[in-house]
Amino acid sequence: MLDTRKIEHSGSFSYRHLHTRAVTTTTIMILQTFLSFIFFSALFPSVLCIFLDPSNITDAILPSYDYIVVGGGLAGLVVANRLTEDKNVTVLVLEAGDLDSADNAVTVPAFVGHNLSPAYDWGIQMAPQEFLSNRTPHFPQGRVVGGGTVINGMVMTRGSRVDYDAWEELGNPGWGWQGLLPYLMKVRTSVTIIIHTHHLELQSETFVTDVDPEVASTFHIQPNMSTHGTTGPLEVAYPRFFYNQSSNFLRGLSELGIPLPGDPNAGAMAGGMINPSSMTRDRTRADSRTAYLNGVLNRTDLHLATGQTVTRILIGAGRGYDPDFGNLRRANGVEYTESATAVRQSVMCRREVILAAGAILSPVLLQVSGIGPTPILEDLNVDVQVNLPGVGQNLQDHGMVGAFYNYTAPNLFSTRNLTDETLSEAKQEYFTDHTGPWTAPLISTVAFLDLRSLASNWSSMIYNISKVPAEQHLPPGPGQHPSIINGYKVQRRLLQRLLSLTSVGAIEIMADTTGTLTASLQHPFSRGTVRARSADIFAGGSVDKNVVLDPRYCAQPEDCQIMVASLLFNGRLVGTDAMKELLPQPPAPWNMATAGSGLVANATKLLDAAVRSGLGTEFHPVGTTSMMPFDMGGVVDPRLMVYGTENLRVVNAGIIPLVPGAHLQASVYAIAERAADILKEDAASFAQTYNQKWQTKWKA
Ligand SMILES: Cc1cc2nc3c(=O)[nH]c(=O)nc-3n(C[C@H](O)[C@H](O)[C@H](O)COP(=O)(O)OP(=O)(O)OC[C@H]3O[C@@H](n4cnc5c(N)ncnc54)[C@H](O)[C@@H]3O)c2cc1C
Repeated sequence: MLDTRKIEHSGSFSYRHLHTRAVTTTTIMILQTFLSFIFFSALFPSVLCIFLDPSNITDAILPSYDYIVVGGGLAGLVVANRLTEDKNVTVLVLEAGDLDSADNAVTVPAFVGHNLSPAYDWGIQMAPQEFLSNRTPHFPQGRVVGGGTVINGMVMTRGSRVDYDAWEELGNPGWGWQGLLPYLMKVRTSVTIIIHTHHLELQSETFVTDVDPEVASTFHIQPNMSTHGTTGPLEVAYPRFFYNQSSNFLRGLSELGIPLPGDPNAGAMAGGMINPSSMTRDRTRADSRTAYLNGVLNRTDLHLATGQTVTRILIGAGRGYDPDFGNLRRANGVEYTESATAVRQSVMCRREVILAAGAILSPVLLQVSGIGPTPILEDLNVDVQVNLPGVGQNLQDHGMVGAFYNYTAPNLFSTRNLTDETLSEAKQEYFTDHTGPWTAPLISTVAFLDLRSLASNWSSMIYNISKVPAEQHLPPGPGQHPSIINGYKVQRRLLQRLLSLTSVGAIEIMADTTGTLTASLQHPFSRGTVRARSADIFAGGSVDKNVVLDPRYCAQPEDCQIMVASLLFNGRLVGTDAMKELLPQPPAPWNMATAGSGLVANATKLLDAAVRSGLGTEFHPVGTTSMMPFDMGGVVDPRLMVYGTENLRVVNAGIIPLVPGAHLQASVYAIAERAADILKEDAASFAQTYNQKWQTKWKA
């Protein structure tokens, strides 16, 4: 059925791509796709429609699909797109959120971090954080078609080569840097360098439409194109405006001996840099909806049902047998509903269910469906389908603290100046030429600092960790299962090795234009948990109320120590000649780090308190359905199949066994691209085996 409300959204999609841009090849392609979609939809309204009408979902949805994808976020849309490249495959995506409105708050890079719409967020609060004065900070997670990519900060960074090699060492052949690089490249269309010279006055900017070698050299932008793709759906670009503060930041780092590599995304994410962003060549947000959905609206075998929350995976007896798990379980389909009070419906799958509901809600869904640690399943009073101790364990996140150094230099042009006439000019320039300050996301200047650069006692700091038994700082209950401890021991050794390397960031510093230098911990030792509160994920009226999310930041005390070391580094940084040009006037407690060596002892104590009272999420949860061997607490195997099942896979950030020192989206796009290839390969080999079986039978 044709859903006119959704088509209106598609109309705003056309605004987003056509109204605000010069007509480029890409937009012509999109326009053609869009028009053919309208044309076909008009001819065959009940068949050729990708969007299922939420008000008439029972009629719109087919009784069964080859694949059901739970969650139309980053990974879900990539997989759905790639699977339906095969015209013989039907795919249903069930997404709890709606399509985004495509208004400026979503699309314009300068609006990142402003007006984060509650409509696109699950509204999850953390459980009281034991090591952070029992605070319960908010934990934003995308609830919209495109998931986190529609609300994220657009920073596009890959982990270091050794980060991915560590995944391979955790029992996942082929998931190291070499194996993943083709997929990291596959998603990237272009690292576009179209830079204009920057001035303090907006009016005097000079635009160039090609690489400006001088500016590229000032900001150390030298992408290594042998590691970047040029034909994938997702566009990646640099802003077309740089604030002068970026230069101060980079020069300040240089004074302190921090390298400024031309392209940290080529395998060594360490040093100071202008980071590329997930944005189109017209400098609008590039997300998984625009990159992987909008171009395939004419596919008849791809159905997207928005506003539908999956409440359970329907598990039954499988056909296969595994020596470790006995008779395998099978995902027959899923149960879903429009709201807490609406009727629960079900839809069946012929081949596989792909769980792409993100790192927080995927383990919750597994648990309410009977897959997880037996003690939790018994507590929830659900039948145990597969006892998997790792479901909801091994939660890792980059904890983040915003520290403010308050640049007071007169005539400094910052985002604060984007008001009144200047704002109008910036807006007009953006919509006319796709240049100017509105092309600059909140964060485009960052540094990934290795531990050696942060702390002279780096070695004792990380090696002291091995002096206590691994289980001491792991969560109680299911977190103490021998397999979880076993897996953590290996991770801890890997982390110690990673943190001893200068090519790996222990901390990321994100610089804004007004004086905030946000620090976030890149390789935490602490491990948290996530679990369902009740077997009904709508218990209490909404899903967020049924999620017990406990990241346990700083459960391992060294994590907080590294954060404090990074704030002391910030103090040194703002004391460099380059940064002093900005006249930083930090308020307490951030001024403690800059007040001189005599105060360092006290500063450490005060900064530790500041970390504990200010630390929140950098929005990078992973690990809760880890890809690791079963006896190390793993939940999925290297082909992303849930242990003990024959057709249930997890494809999202939750499968990452060890969080890389980088923002996550580049890694998750690569994971999803690779997952799609795995699914296609397995479908082909299944078809071949099936054919062979019947041919043999027939010949016999
Ligand atoms: C505020 C914020 C800022 C970020 N900034 C950056 C950044 O600057 N750079 C970067 O690299 N990364 C960033 N990230 C992280 C990045 O966006 C995520 O890592 C990425 O989106 C994870 O992809 P995913 O597929 O695992 O999950 P998601 O993209 O979150 O997708 C999961 C989808 O599943 C849906 N879903 C969940 N449960 C159900 C259910 N029961 N039924 C139906 N649907 C369901 C959700 O609504 C969602 O759409 C940020 C994330 C956030 C939240």
